[in-house]
Amino acid sequence: MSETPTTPGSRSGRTSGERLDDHRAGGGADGSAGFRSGFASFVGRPNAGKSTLTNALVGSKVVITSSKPQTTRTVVRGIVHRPDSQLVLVDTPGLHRPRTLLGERLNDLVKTTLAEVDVVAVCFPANEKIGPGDRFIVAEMAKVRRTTKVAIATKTDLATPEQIGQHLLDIAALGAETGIEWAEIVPVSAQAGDQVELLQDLLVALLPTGPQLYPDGELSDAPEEAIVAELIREAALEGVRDELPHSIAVVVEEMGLREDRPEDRPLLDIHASVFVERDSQKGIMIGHKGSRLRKVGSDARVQIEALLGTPVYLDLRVKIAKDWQRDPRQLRRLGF
Ligand SMILES: Nc1nc2c(ncn2[C@@H]2O[C@H](COP(=O)(O)OP(=O)(O)OP(=O)(O)O)[C@@H](O)[C@H]2O)c(=O)[nH]1
Repeated sequence: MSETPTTPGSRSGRTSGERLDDHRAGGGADGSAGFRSGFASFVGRPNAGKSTLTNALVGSKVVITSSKPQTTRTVVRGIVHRPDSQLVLVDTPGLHRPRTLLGERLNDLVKTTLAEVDVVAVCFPANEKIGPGDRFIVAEMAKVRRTTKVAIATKTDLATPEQIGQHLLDIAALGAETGIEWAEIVPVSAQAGDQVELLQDLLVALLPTGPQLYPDGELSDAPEEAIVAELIREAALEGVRDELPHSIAVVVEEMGLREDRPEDRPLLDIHASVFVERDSQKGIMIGHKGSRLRKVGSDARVQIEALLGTPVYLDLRVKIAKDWQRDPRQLRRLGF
């Protein structure tokens, strides 16, 4: 919204090219010694529970979650504020073997992020065995030497105590195999809220001493447009199958308070484009007589209104960006 500009640089004094730790100059938020601050990033195979865990730690819905794998594309930070510390969570896209140009860019982004954060935590869902996808990620992590590494067994509510025990042993063995020394191995359930607070304590303890990096109460430094686009994409993903989830990209074209409205009855106009790659996908997205698009619009609107606290008029257009995942020019246009 126009009256609350949100650019990462303006909030923290940091521009995207700088190292994340350049602004650490010792001392606490209020000059007190012992205050800790820093950045942590969750990695893990698609659907490992990274976004859900970020939300549970921050205590608010700041990144989208979805049952479709690989739906996280933008780096959105959630910020945990505590009297003794500030933990900034950098939510990365799932690290995976690149198959398209988009995949390669995402992996580059992930690797750069890993080298810049203080702690990288890899999520292994407790209800699934460790597999080749996990091994690939851990091998990539092992190359990033400086960063402290933590292992998290996620979704423990879906596993028996015996399974969890074996899972923790497997994680320890994988560390030994790859030469990674886990600073912690922590079982959690973000859904049930089990051990989330403990995880917060453990992550904070691994941060260096440093000043508060963001103002009190700020939960995320993603521009509002980016969060709104993610909420629309989340709604658009509902119920779609096969390769279509990966073909959807959302761009907010315009967002602003409507003029001539009484002060106590504001209305936020949002015009957004939903991009797909092919004509057939456009048909699916729109649905019979526009029914599906209307549902996507009203679902997204409810989420956006809840997030921003303002009534919203949402105008959605479906457009085709042919094979955008493989086209560098289109990728740039769509913000990748
Ligand atoms: N039962 C249970 N389900 C969970 C838990 N954490 C996440 N889930 C579910 O697992 C699915 C994937 O969770 P996400 O948080 O979106 O996973 P992600 O790792 O961010 O996924 P990508 O964006 O694909 O990388 C969703 O359906 C979540 O509701 C948990 O602690 N318990």
